Amino acid sequence: MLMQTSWPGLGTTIASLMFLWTMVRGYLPRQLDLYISTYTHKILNYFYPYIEITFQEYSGNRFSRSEAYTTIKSYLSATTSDRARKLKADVGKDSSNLVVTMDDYEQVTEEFEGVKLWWSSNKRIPRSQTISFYPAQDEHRYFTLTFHHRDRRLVMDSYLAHVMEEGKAIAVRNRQRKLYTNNPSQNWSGYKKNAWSHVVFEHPATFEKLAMDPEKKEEIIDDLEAFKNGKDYYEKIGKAWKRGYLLYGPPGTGKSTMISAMANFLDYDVYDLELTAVKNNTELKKLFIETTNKSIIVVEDIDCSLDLTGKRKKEEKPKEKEEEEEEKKKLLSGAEKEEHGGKVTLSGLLNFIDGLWSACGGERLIIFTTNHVEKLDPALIRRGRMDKHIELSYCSFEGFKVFAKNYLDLESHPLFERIRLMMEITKITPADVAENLMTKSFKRKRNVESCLEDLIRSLQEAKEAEAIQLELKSKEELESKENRSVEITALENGYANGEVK
Ligand SMILES: Nc1ncnc2c1ncn2[C@@H]1O[C@H](COP(=O)(O)OP(=O)(O)OP(=O)(O)O)[C@@H](O)[C@H]1O
Ligand SMILES: [Mg+2]
Repeated sequence: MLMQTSWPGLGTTIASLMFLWTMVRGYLPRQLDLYISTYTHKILNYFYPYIEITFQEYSGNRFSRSEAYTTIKSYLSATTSDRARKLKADVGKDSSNLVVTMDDYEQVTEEFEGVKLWWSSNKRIPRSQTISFYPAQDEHRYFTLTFHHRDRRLVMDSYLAHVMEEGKAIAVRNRQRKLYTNNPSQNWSGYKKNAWSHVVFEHPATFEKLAMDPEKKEEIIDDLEAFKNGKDYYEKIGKAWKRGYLLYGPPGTGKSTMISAMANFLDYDVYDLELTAVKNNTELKKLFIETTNKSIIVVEDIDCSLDLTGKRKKEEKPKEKEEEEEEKKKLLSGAEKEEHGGKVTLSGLLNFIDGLWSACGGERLIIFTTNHVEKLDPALIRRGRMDKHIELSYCSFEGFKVFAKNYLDLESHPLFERIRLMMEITKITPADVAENLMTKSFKRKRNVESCLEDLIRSLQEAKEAEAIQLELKSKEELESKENRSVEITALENGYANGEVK
C-alpha cells in the first residue's frame, strides 16, 4: 500500500529533479556534463520508470522552426495558462486579446484520459566566450514531455495526435497576421537567423472597396478561392502548392492595395521581399526557406529591384580595371567569392520561384508588381511561373461607382452621366479619383456636388494635358517627317547633279 502511494510521488520528485538538472546542466562545463549524464542515466534507469520526449525549436540542420514546437507552444498556451506560475504574455489576434504562454524553466502537470503527464519548457545556452549586452541569439529552446512508461502506447497513439490537432486549432484562433520584411544579412547571425522582421498586419483593404471592373474582380476572387481550397488538386496533378501573380499597370492604379486585399481575403501573412537588400542567390534561398505557409511573398517594382531584363548586363569598364578585378577575385576564398561576385541573378530568382527549393512548404502566393511589364524578361513571367497576369489600369466608370459608394455613399447622381462620358475619353488613375473624393469630403466636409464637380475639373485638366501631349507628339512626328523629306530632296538633287553616285 505504502509502495503504491509513494511511487508516483517519487516519480514526480524525480521528474522535478530531472527538470532542475536540465536547468543546472546548462551552466556546467561540457566534459563534466557528459560524465555526469552518462552515470546518472545508468543509475536512474534502474528505478526511474519515466520516459521523456523532447521537442526542439530548431532541430538538426533544419533552417526553419520546427512545426511540432510551435504547435505544442500554442497547445500549452491554452491548456496550461491557468496552472503554470511563470508566464509570458503577448498580444494575439487583432491586438485585442493577450496570449499567455509558459515561461522558460516552467513545468506543468496535465491529465489525459486519467493519465498524468508533465510538460516543461527549457532552454540551453551554449557556453560562449564573448560577453554581450544583448540577449543570447543562440539559445536553444525545447519542450520536454515526461510520462510513465506504462502509458507509452496511449501517449504515442492518441495523446500526441490530440496535442497536435488542438495546438493547430488554437494557433489558427490566436493567429495575428504579420507583415514581414527582410533584414540586411549582417543581422542574420546566430542560430535563429533573424532573416525577417515583422509588424502586425492590419490593412483595411478589401475586394469590395477595390475600384475595378466587377467581372475582373470576380475572376480574381474565384482564382484565389480555388487556390486556397486546392490542396488536394495540387497533390493530384503533382505540383507544388503555390501560385504566381504578376500585377502590372501605371503608378496609383491599386497594385499594392490589391495585395493587401488578397492577404485579407485569404487570411495570409505578407512577406515584402526587398531584393536590393539581398546579397546573392544563397541569401535569397535562405529567405525563402524561412517563410511560413499561408503567406504571400511580394516583390514590388521588380523591374527597378534588379537588372532582370535578360542576361546580366556587364558594366562598361576599362580593360585594365577588369583584369585587376579578375586577379582580385582569384585570390578570394569560396565564401568570400560569393559575397563579392554574387548578386541576385535572374536564374536565382527563377529558382526561388519554381526550383526544387520552392516546393518546401506550401500554400504560398508569389506576387511581382511592375509599372513596365514590357521591360521584364519573358522567362520571368511565362505561364507556370507567373500563372496569372493582372493588368490594373486607369479608372473606369465602374471603378468610379465603387469609389462614389464607398467615399460618398452615393449610388447615382445626375452628374454621373457626364463623368461616364469624360472617363471614356480621359485617363485618370484610381488614386487621383480617390484623392479628389476623399480630401474634399473628409477634410472640408463639402457636399457631394462639389466633390463630383472637382472630379470633373480634374478630368478636364487631364484631358487638356493629354491633348497637349498629343499635339507635341504629332508636332515631333511632323518635324521628323519634314526632316526626312529635306534629306530625300537633297539626295535626289545630288543624284541629278552627279555629286552622289
Ligand atoms: N483600384 C483601386 N481601388 C481603390 N483604391 C485605389 C485603387 N487604386 C489606387 N487606390 C488608392 O490610391 C492609393 C495608391 O494606390 P496603390 O499604392 O495601391 O497604387 P500602386 O499601383 O501600388 O502604385 P505604384 O505603382 O506607385 O506602387 C491607395 O492608397 C488607394 O487608396
Ligand atoms: Mg505600389
